[in-house]
Amino acid sequence: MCGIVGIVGTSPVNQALYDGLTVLQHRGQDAAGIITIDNNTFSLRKANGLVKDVFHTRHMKRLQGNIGIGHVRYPTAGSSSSAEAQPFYVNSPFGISLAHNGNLTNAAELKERLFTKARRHVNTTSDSEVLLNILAYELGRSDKMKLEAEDMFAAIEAVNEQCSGGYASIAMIIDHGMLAFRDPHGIRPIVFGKKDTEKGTEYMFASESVALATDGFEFVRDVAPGEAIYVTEDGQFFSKMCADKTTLAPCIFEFVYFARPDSTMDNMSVYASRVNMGTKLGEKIQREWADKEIDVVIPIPETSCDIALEIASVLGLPYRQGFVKNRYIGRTFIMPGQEQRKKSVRRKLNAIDREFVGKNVLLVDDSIVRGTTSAQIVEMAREAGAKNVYFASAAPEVRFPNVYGIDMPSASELIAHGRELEDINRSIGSDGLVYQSIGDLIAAVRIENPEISHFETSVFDGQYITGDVDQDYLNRIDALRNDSAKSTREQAMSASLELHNQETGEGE
Ligand SMILES: O=P(O)(O)OC[C@H]1O[C@H](OP(=O)(O)OP(=O)(O)O)[C@H](O)[C@@H]1O
Ligand SMILES: NC(=O)CC[C@H](N)C(=O)O
Ligand SMILES: [Mg+2]
Repeated sequence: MCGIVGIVGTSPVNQALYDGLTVLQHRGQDAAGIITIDNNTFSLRKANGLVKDVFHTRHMKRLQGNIGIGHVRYPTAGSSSSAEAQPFYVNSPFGISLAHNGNLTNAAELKERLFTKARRHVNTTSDSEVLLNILAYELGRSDKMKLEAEDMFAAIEAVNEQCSGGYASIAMIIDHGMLAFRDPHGIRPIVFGKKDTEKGTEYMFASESVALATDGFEFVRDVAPGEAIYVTEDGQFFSKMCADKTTLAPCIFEFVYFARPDSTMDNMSVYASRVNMGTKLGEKIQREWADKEIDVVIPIPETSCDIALEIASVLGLPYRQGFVKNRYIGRTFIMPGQEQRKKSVRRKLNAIDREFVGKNVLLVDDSIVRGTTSAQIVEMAREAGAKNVYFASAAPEVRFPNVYGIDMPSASELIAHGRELEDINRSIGSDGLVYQSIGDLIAAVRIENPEISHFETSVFDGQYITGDVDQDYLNRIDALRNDSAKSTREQAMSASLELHNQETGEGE
């Protein structure tokens, strides 16, 4: 679930891109990159690491220009090599760079087609570089020296016809401008805003509205599914629907976990949807656990806090922050390997004994995915002296892999896969476990925008909206990307050489 930003400004955009990326850091902690255009030349800095570590003053000084894009990465395809950090760049036609959030489900076929039909070689295993090359190929079909908005939109129509999966993307074309587009199901989020300045109107695109707010841009709206928006270097704005069939089916996991609570996506406040999840789950606990004595409600920081507070209020129980979060440890779920994730839970959360000693505690999390957090937290609650430890998850059982931009490729790594409630309860070691129902989760988010008829909910129900995901595909992805396959590949890669067009290398 990467984070993307793009600004067409009237003055240098480097600092605003940096600031935008820092508030999208929760979407990707592995790599960061910014590319700007000045005097028809790209300047790129990208590397593995957090935003604050990747960009030093010397990089910022060189990222000159009034137009640029940025990316924070959480890999869902390929490897975590810095060669696959984004934005990517191709030199023809014109020079194009691209930042992508999502995951293509047909990247392998597209890569093959690019080679056989267009003699275009993609040197990494990144699906985003494939997306860029498809776009480049389509833009290159015109022999005009200056493309018009219509040419941009024709290229995106062709991209939408060929690409399958989730993609919210921002591209920049030398001597032209910025092109933002969203897949025809609107699986991944992207919004845009504007700012009026003395020199003209500036535009900003971002994965989440919080980035617009941080940079002082007025929120305009979400990019629609299948829509493309083209803003020329001098600030002319064009938009067009570039797909025949579109359905807005945003990923519901954005609301459960990924997005920041202060963001609004597809006219739904993430914060309000989480409060609603708390109301629904609190009511379910009231119905089903009338016989259980609960003394206190304790969230598992950070994402579940708003949900737990509401559950406490529905149940009329005290809410206590019984776990202290180490603010210097990031999100554990998006860390690359299971070993690191496991170690990080203990480093990240620590119990305050007095909130647990002799009490029946209800621990609340937004979701249980691999069970890394819940199993350890239940153990910590017991070590801290809890009498009974009950557990509530604001999302239903996560039973199926995700192929649209969340790195959950392997069903067997999901604690609820093929298991029923009691079995999961035993396995995380709690004295009682309750999950939100899928109906209640959808209702909780939909309250915020009743016009949405569909959400992308594959991790809960195994229904893949793009229609091209069958068991064979899932088996292939599992073999390629399960934790052990990834770690073997990463070890092999650590000793290999990289070939990429990054301008500055290690130690720069
Ligand atoms: O069952 P698991 O595989 O452990 O995944 C689920 C957990 O991971 C996430 O927390 P994370 O630490 O990533 O971030 P947060 O601080 O935003 O809650 C999520 O909020 C759950 O706590
Ligand atoms: N999380 C994402 O959006 C990932 C984007 C892209 N698939 C990558 O792996 O770099
Ligand atoms: Mg969490």
